[in-house]
Amino acid sequence: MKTSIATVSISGSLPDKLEAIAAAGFDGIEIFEQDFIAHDGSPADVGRMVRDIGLEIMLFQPFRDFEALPEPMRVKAFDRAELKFDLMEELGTDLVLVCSSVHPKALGGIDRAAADFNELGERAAKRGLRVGFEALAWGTHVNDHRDAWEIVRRADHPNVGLILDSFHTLGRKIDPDTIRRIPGDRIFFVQLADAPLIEMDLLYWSRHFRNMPGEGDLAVTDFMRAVMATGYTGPISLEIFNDQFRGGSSKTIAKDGYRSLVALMDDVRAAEPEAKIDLPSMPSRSAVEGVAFVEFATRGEDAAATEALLKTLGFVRAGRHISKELTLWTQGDIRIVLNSETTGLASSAYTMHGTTVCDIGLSVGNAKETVERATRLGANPFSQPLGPGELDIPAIRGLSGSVLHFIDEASGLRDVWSVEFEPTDAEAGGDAGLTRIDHLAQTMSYDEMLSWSLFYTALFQMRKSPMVDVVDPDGLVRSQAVEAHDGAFRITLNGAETHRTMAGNFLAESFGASVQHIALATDDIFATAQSLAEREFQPLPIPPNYYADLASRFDLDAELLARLEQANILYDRVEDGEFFQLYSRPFAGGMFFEIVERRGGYAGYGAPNAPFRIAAQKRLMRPAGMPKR
Ligand SMILES: O=C(O)c1ccc(O)c(O)c1
Ligand SMILES: [Mg+2]
Repeated sequence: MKTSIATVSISGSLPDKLEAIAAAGFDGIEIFEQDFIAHDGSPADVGRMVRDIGLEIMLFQPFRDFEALPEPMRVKAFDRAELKFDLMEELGTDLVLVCSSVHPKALGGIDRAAADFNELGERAAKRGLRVGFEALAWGTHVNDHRDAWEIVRRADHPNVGLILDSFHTLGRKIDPDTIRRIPGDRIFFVQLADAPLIEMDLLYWSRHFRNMPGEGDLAVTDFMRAVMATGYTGPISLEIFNDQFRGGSSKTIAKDGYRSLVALMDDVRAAEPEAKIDLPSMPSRSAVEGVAFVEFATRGEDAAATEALLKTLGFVRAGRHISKELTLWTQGDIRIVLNSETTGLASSAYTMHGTTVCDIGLSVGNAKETVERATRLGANPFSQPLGPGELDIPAIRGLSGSVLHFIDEASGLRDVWSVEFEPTDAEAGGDAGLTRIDHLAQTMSYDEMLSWSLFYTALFQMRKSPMVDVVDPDGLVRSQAVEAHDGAFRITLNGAETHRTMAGNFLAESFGASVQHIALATDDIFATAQSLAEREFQPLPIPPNYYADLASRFDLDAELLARLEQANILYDRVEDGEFFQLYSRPFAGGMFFEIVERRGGYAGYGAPNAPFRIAAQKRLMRPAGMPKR
């Protein structure tokens, strides 16, 4: 299986693009004419540069407005084609993509177009070149791969084949299974792109909003299953026109592309076992069974403040590490590790971000296989020197310098708490009813959200929920949840566009830390609130206006409303499901804890409450932390 990516998908100059594409692991490229024209070097130089970096030019594109033109335009179109054939010979590529005409004078007519392609095929054959025809979703007469295939079939020339592009098929809601009728050897090239489902003009959608397979909402896996069922053995290529990617990091985008392509083809192989897919086998996605621990890097006075906060939340110090400056704090199934080491990962995380979550432990079925899959998908394994008596726990680097450790039953890693930690005499007094980690919220710049959601959905059995807009008084924050199917592991990704939002300010103040808040579950929020009050927990104050509005939005009885207000608890309801949220005050540059109770299958995150919660947090942070406009 040869992998490829169109140069248009990546930012930078042509050499920058090639370097990022080669480093990510692709075999070749589709060279976009624009990228070539903008480059200062001859076609032969470009061909050499591509080959020297270890890539192959698999396609030259696009050649526009060719088929079914009236004379004298028709003759001119053939002349144009001959010039591009010269260029292809110099570049060293044998395949050109002809996209269906958008020319207002194009006459249409399947046989007219077929005759043009037959002649183009003859001319190409004389030079050992090939021509592929792609139906653009907005082509004047040809805008459906079924019509493009009929033209290729009637052109009846061995040097003329079909090019499929998932966007054009799926964007027009054409059933991808219609591809199964096409002989695989007549398909010369396959382009893949996903896209978010947004109602808009097809051309605009295609040129600005495409994204990597798995990052959007189109049925790219079904499309590719159909392609592979035909016996197609040619290159599989990403062609992504995306405004963010054009301005993004070339290395990250190329890596994401490779990750998405390999994960997709692995899914296709599992779903279409008869298809021949030449891709080394890899472990399937791990099911994350829960958060095994969250580790904070913190030191000195910061550590004391964090400990004090944990105590007000009902945590107790349950263990001390046998050889390192680590303490374990527990409540219910929640484990929080405070790491005050002055070397290693936690130390550098603290130096960079201040008190921060430096490591997340996830419970999985098989930790080794989880790391193996991640590595195959381009993640970097992580390890640091082990002290005496320490277990070697498999880990990878997440994005933005974070680390994920994987803990499983089979390898005995779940015993790490008794092996590496000595019990301390936990202070008596019972807990506050917090049972488990409901979700972790990671903050990033908006441009990084697709990367992160792809990271989680490609590595783990997780699905993404629709993006929601969260209104901060100083700007918009986009929020998207990525969840294990049974809700055992939930992450919310929050993308900030400006540093003036609560999320953006956290990013700026912490130099890009990622976990901004941790939501802890309780089965009885009122009992927990009471218990926290006894521990002098300081809740985030919620103003009376919020409760007055609540009374008008939901039919709540007066006593419940009063209890909510008295305890500063936020409320949401969807059908029969109810959600209760209680927040801590911000600490350490904008992190915070949330306490939640879900009733009746409520599956969301209280998005309607977010604007009021954020405004309340910002009131507490000004003027010390937050910039005023
Ligand atoms: O937007 C375009 O014009 C365009 C060009 C070439 C392609 O392969 C394509 O899918 C779209
Ligand atoms: Mg295309």
